[in-house]
Amino acid sequence: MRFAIYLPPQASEQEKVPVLYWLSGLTCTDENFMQKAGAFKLASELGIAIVAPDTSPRGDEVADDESYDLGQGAGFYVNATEAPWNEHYKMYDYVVDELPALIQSTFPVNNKRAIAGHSMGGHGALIIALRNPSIYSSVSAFSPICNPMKCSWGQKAFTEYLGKSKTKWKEYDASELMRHSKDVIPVKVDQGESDDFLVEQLKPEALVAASKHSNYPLELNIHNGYDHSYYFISSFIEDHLRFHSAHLNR
Ligand SMILES: N[C@@H](CCC(=O)N[C@@H](CS)C(=O)NCC(=O)O)C(=O)O
Repeated sequence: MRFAIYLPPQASEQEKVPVLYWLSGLTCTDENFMQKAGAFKLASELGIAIVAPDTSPRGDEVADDESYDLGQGAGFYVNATEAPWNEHYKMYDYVVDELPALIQSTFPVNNKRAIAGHSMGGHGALIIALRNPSIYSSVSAFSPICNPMKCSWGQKAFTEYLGKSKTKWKEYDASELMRHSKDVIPVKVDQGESDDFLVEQLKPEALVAASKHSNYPLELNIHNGYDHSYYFISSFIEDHLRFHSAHLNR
């Protein structure tokens, strides 16, 4: 597995810094966010490290599919149970356990963690934080897939990776998880209104309904004229960094 890390100038053995994990979307690698988001200037001021994993396992020995929304580049942050995917596709465990253990034993970081992501990675960030509210101080997402059980990207991936049983799917659906969540952490979501994937794939209205059902506090901002691209992310990444910084440094 490849990952990218940004370390702010404050980071040293004397001053260990908190970490924001960033999960990218379909077709991305560990590089997209690092090259396009424009996050480092403010991260250096706030003293936050940023770790961006790849979006799936990779390699000639690793199962793949011709389509862009399944296989390599499309791990969906689940632990696959179905062949051939279950041999390598354990992105949930990788992001929650294996990668943070490696980061903490290798770099001058403390154990404070936040998580954010975009699209498929927004889905990943939300489900990981909602399932582990004691580990993450806050979660944010740009244009997340809010209800993967009810959209074609999610249904295709979950059928392949998890099989047909919807019980397993619910463990990886942010709207299902929020509907039944009791332990609350701060959640911030930004969504562009001119995003071509908004209606068919992203469905923020499902997350809003879940938050109302369980009284889960949700900050959702809809932005007129913004699309699904990294131009949208780079326009609002500073808001997300300040949001996480406020909770990481509590
Ligand atoms: N079919 C589209 C969907 C892929 C897509 O929009 N990917 C988003 C995440 S869902 C992305 O971040 N692409 C990479 C980039 O813009 O750097 C494509 O292949 O371009």
